[in-house]
Amino acid sequence: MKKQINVVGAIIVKNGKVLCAQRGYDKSLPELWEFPGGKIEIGESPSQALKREIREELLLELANDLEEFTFTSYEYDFGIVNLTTFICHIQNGEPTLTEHIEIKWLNKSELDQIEWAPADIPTVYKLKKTEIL
Ligand SMILES: Nc1nc2c([nH]c(=O)n2[C@H]2C[C@H](O)[C@@H](COP(=O)(O)OP(=O)(O)OP(=O)(O)O)O2)c(=O)[nH]1
Repeated sequence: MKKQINVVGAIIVKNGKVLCAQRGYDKSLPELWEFPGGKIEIGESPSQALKREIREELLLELANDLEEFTFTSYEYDFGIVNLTTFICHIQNGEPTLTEHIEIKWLNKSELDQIEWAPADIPTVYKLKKTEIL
């Protein structure tokens, strides 16, 4: 049985663009692009986990209006990632890199310009069709 990894990802929206983040060189899925976030810890709700991760990774405070957008499961060689994404907005701060290589703000038509983590492909597809962007 493969390890189940429960992950939350933030689709941070501002001015019709989404914040996309490039994973580090020394991480799993190195250099691929993702929705920033990470693993849910024991005792945390998904939204608590997401707010903590975004505070730690990007030094940003998310507003409380998190809205679930997608749930997907993807089997990697290292385990099964169960990824829940949320549409989010920034309450406070400017994105600051602490572990990602780079961030980009992309609009719908630009989302295909970067190489996404495989688990994110269905969410990117749905984003391209959504009215919220
Ligand atoms: N945060 C995030 N993780 C994603 C996305 N898509 C995707 O496959 N993942 C994977 C990458 C990781 O294996 C896992 C998230 O864990 P993490 O971000 O806390 O992991 P990590 O890089 O700190 O540590 P590690 O996996 O290298 O041990 O989910 C995504 O959009 N956002």
